[in-house]
Amino acid sequence: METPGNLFVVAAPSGAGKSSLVKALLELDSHLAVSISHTTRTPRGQEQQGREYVFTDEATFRAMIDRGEFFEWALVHGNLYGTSRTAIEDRLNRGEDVVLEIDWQGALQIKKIFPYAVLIFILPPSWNELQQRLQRRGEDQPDVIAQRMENARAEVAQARHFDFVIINALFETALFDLKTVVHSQRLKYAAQRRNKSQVFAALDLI
Ligand SMILES: Nc1ncnc2c1ncn2[C@@H]1O[C@H](COP(=O)(O)OP(=O)(O)OP(=O)(O)O)[C@@H](O)[C@H]1O
Ligand SMILES: Nc1nc2c(ncn2[C@@H]2O[C@H](COP(=O)(O)O)[C@@H](O)[C@H]2O)c(=O)[nH]1
Repeated sequence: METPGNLFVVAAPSGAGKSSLVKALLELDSHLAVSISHTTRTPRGQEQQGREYVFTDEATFRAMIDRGEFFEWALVHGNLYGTSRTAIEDRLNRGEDVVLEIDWQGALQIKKIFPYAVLIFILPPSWNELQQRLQRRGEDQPDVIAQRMENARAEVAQARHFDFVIINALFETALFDLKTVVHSQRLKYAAQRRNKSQVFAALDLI
């Protein structure tokens, strides 16, 4: 059987910059694919069905839960979000690397199913900067921003359960840190599997 691909999980409070960092990482790293989650949230301005998310209604989402179609799911800021099995299973089984951009509850569920998953938590440099990023993004109403800021306190407290914590102050520095984590973990797992060709391949990956 093919060796499974690496699984990276990136979590952060809303507005800390995880989507921006993961998007920039994907542009640099053709060996990595992002999983498209399901959500009951309504699409934001530029979001497209099947690109940022599979947007779905609550009845459909709950039916998927009942059929066991999610590896993980959670209620986040009042909406349901989940990683479907089809979003990552085939790719991992083909030995390819996948990154999940999900909240801390989902991250901990994933670690139970895939103990080799690497959990990365992104922190903003300050509460004030987090609020400003949410406001500057201009996608959410003030009440939604207030709820996300309130939830951020509890989310940040979960960072200690993660394998790596990256502070996203200067974007390029945080991107470098994220690249370094992904690169070093690939080497570590390839070495653990004593797969020489994967070690050499990993050296050329980023
Ligand atoms: N290092 C940074 N410095 C300044 N602004 C940043 C930085 N990183 C990201 N941003 C900006 O902050 C805003 C929030 O970023 P992003 O949408 O990536 O956050 P997120 O963590 O994915 O949020 P959500 O969970 O709500 O999707 C965006 O407008 C983004 O351009
Ligand atoms: N547990 C999961 N959390 C997820 C998933 N997809 C996204 N998320 C998280 O939800 C919040 C809000 O996202 P937004 O797009 O509405 O701003 C954020 O923390 C995401 O990481 C998922 O599949 N499972």
